[in-house]
Amino acid sequence: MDARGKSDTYLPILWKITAVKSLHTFVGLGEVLWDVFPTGPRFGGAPANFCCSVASLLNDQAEVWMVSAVGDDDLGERAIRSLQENGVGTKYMQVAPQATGRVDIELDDSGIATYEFAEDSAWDHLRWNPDLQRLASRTDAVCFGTLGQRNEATKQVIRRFLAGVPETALKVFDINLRPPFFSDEVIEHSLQLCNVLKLNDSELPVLRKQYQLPDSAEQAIRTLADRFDLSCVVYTCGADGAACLRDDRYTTVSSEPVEVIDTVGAGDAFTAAFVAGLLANTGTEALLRKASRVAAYVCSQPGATPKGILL
Ligand SMILES: Nc1ncnc2c1ncn2[C@@H]1O[C@H](COP(=O)(O)OP(=O)(O)O)[C@@H](O)[C@H]1O
Ligand SMILES: O=C(O)C(=O)C[C@H](O)[C@H](O)COP(=O)(O)O
Repeated sequence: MDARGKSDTYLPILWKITAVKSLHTFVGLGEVLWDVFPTGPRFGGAPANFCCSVASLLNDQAEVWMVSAVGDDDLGERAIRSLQENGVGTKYMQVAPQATGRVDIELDDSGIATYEFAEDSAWDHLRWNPDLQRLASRTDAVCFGTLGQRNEATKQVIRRFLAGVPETALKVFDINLRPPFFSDEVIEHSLQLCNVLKLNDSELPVLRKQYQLPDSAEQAIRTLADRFDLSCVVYTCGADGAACLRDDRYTTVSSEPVEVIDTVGAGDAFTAAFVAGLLANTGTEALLRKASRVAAYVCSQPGATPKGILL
């Protein structure tokens, strides 16, 4: 620890992406839910975590909107409040007859989670409307995953939204495989729809099997990028670092050493920082390092959307 104390370890969390010139529009599409830890519920859902982290990092330099649904219940009200407190716009949030989503989380000794999702939740029942078309047409970056597509209604809204974004938009597929809620079809279709892919080291083997990819992670990622015309692939390996294929260059970084409380939301925060940096044209190595610091901070705090990231 240096003379200035431990908190300086996380000074990079103060990082703002100053290169963002105009107000970019970021959208999270899919699940809003409560992560129910043994210690109690915390706000979550991968695209919602993405939104909260982007809003925290970019503050008033971005518009951030969550597109999902909550139930007409207490957890729904609290979810909307959580989004708003994190600086995420809720104008496109819907209310569905089903209960607000939740997932029971168990943590192993390393703070790594296993998930048991409630069936048929409000976020499974998104409905299309003309406001979503207008939002899509001015979106700069949108993040979606596989879980949000487990039910037909929300799957169709996600696909329609992606079809409506500008050519230049970043369509970020954070694959977030949550057994049994994914299929070869959802993976294949999503890979065709996205131009940026985020996956981790337990998800790559699933794609390796589906597409007979080479054993080397770099070669597997290059093969995927070629096959699906991806402009960027982000590959995270927990404590063992992260890599990115961008402009035909494969760059790796190590992870920040950190005392882990739980790793829930670390990947979403990583994706958020990375995508914000991509839109700001930040160089790849700086981008990976900053994303790793943000993700390490999330690991050091309970839950997926800790307050400190707001600094
Ligand atoms: N134990 C850890 N120590 C330090 N950083 C970590 C740790 N676990 C995760 N991270 C950070 O979070 C990022 C995403 O974590 P990872 O587990 O690979 O993805 P996901 O959360 O999507 O499953 C990693 O690349 C790393 O920067
Ligand atoms: O929506 C989901 O898929 C969930 O499991 C809810 C969790 O809040 C995050 O997804 C955690 O995501 P990671 O960043 O991968 O740890």
